[in-house]
Amino acid sequence: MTNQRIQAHFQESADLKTRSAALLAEPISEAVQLMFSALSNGNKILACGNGGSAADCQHFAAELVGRFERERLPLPALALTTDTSILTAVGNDYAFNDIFSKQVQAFGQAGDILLALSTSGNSANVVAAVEAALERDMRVVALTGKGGGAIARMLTDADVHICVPHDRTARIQEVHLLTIHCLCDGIDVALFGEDMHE
Ligand SMILES: O=C(CO)[C@@H](O)[C@H](O)[C@H](O)[C@H](O)COP(=O)(O)O
Ligand SMILES: [Zn+2]
Repeated sequence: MTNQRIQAHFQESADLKTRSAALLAEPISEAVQLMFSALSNGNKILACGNGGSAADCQHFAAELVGRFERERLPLPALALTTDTSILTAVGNDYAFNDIFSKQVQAFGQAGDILLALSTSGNSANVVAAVEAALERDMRVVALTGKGGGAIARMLTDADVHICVPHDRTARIQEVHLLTIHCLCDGIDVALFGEDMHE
């Protein structure tokens, strides 16, 4: 692999991040408000996604339950991607499409938030989780790309859609991770103010 090819990856990622900053600042800020207000009301955040997005869910939950950059109380966020007994039982006995929606039905309550990650917006198990969340009067924060797919068409005005303007899965995921860090920082700022990292 040439250095030129590697540099092209960095360049494309950097360019997309710059372009996304302008487009996504507003929906990211709305997502922070939605999440902070849910957490302040004693509600929680459930997160789901496949592959790299599953890792992102766990990354997000770790930073809420543990910490991001500032010392604070643990916040209730749960990745629906980690319990292999639930995932295999539901996948085996029902369908792979149900692995997240069953958990939303089990753990989700009105006022909770579903953080739904799908670069295509079309993964059937994430789509089913969004449907289950909306049925339970939860709000959805969707991180997508490629126009948002089926998920984009399901969201209401009460939900937040953060759609990365790109068609390449890896690039979209790179912006999703940055977005997750913005969400964590936004929640810290809502708790403590903007003293650090202004
Ligand atoms: O990380 C990557 C590709 O960068 C893969 O593991 C990727 O997440 C998987 O193919 C997912 O199944 C893609 O699903 P989605 O983003 O379209 O919902
Ligand atoms: Zn990946």
